[in-house]
Amino acid sequence: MAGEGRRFGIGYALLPKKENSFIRESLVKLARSRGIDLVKIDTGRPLVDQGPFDCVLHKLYGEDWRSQLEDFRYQNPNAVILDSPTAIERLHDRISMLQVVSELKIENQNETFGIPKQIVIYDKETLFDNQTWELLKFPVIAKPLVADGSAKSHKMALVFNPEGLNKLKPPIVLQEFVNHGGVIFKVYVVGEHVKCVKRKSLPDVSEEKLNSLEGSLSFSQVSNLATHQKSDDKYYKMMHLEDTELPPLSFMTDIARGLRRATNLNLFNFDVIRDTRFGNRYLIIDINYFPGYSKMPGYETVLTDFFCDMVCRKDREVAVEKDLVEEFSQEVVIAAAADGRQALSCEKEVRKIVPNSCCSDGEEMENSIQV
Ligand SMILES: O=P(O)(O)O[C@@H]1[C@@H](OP(=O)(O)O)[C@H](OP(=O)(O)O)[C@H](O)[C@H](OP(=O)(O)O)[C@H]1OP(=O)(O)O
Ligand SMILES: Nc1ncnc2c1ncn2[C@@H]1O[C@H](COP(=O)(O)OP(=O)(O)O)[C@@H](O)[C@H]1O
Ligand SMILES: [Mg+2]
Ligand SMILES: [Mg+2]
Repeated sequence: MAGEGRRFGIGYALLPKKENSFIRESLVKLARSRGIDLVKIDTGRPLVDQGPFDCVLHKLYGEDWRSQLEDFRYQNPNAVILDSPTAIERLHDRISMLQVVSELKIENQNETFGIPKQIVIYDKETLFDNQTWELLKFPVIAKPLVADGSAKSHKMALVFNPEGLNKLKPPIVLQEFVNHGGVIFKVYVVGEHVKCVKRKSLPDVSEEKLNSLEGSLSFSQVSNLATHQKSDDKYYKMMHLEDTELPPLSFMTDIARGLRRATNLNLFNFDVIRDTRFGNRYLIIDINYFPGYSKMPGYETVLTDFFCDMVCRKDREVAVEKDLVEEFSQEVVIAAAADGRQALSCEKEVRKIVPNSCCSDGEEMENSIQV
C-alpha cells in the first residue's frame, strides 16, 4: 500500500503512442492495488483545473505545456512533477546531452567510460573544412543536433568517406563511429532502479570495407527494429546476441546513479557500446527521456514501486514539515505571548522560516494563544 488508507492520484500526459505502450491494464491494476490511481490528463483543458494530483507524469514538450506545469506547480507546491521540463530539455540537444557524462566521477579499476569523439557542425563550410577532419576520421555517424523525439531527430547517416558528406544537412553532430560488435546495451533507469538489456546495433565496419563502400548509409532507430526484421537478416543471425556478455551491472549502476544526480532526472535510459579496440572501455552515445519502459521485463512492478516511493516520500516530507510548523508556531506563539506581540504576526514569522508550509490559519493561531 502506498500509504495507510490514503489513495494517491498520478496524472499522466503522454502522446498517444506512448500512452498505448506504457499505460497498460497490467500497470494500472497493479498501481491501483497499491493505492495509486493513474488518471489521464486532458491536454485540451487547463492542468490546474484537473486532479487533484499528487504527481504528474509527462512526456510532452512546448511552451504551452511548460507554462501549464509551472502554473500547476505554483498552485500545488507539494505535488511531484516527473520530471522537471528544464532537466528534460538538456537531453534535447545531442551536445548538452552527453556533456553531463564528463561531469561524472566514478572510481573503477577494471573498466573505463566516456563518449566518442564528436563535433557540432552548424554549416556546410565547416563540414568540408580540413580542420574538422584533423579531429575526426572516417567512418563517422552524422546525427541531427536536435533530439526532440521527432522522426527527423532520429534520422542518421553512417558516412564512410568525403563523398558521403554532400547529403548531410547541418546542424548536425559528427561522431566517430566506434566498432562495438553490433550489440548495444540499453540501461533503463527508474529512480534508484537500474536494468541493462542488449539490443542489436550497426555492424562493425572494417578498414578494407571502408574503401569499397559508397559515400554514406542512412538509417533510423536501428535498435528498435521489429524482431522479424532482425531475425531475417543474415548478419544478425550469425551474430548471436545471446553470446554477448553484458557490462558489469555495478559499473552501469554507478554510471546510472551519477547521471541521475547530474541531470536531476528519474526516468531515462542511456545507450552504451563497448569499444572492441579495448574490450573494457564503454562509450555512452545517447540518453533518452522516459524511454520505452514496457520493453523492460517486469516494468509494472518497477514503475509501481517507484511511484509509491515518490508519492509516499513527498507525503512524509509534507507531514514532517507540518509537524515542524506546528511545533515551531507553538514555540513562537508562546514566546510572542510572553513578549506581548500579536498572534497573527507570529504566523508570518512561521511562513518566513518554513516556506511552502501548510501553516495553521489565523483562527487556529488565536486558539493556540488562548491555550
Ligand atoms: O516507443 P519506444 O518503446 O520504442 O521507446 C523509444 C525509445 O526506445 P528504447 O526504449 O530506448 O528502445 C527510444 O530510444 P532510442 O532513441 O531508440 O535509443 C527513444 O527514447 C524514444 O523516444 P524519443 O523518440 O527519443 O522521444 C522512445 O519512443 P517514445 O515511446 O517515447 O515515443
Ligand atoms: N558513435 C557510434 N558508434 C557506433 N554506433 C553508433 C554510434 N552512435 C550511434 N550508433 C548506432 O546508431 C544508433 C542510433 O544512434 P543514437 O545516438 O542512439 O540515436 P537515437 O536517439 O535515434 O537512438 C545506436 O543505437 C547505435 O546502433
Ligand atoms: Mg538511441
Ligand atoms: Mg535517443
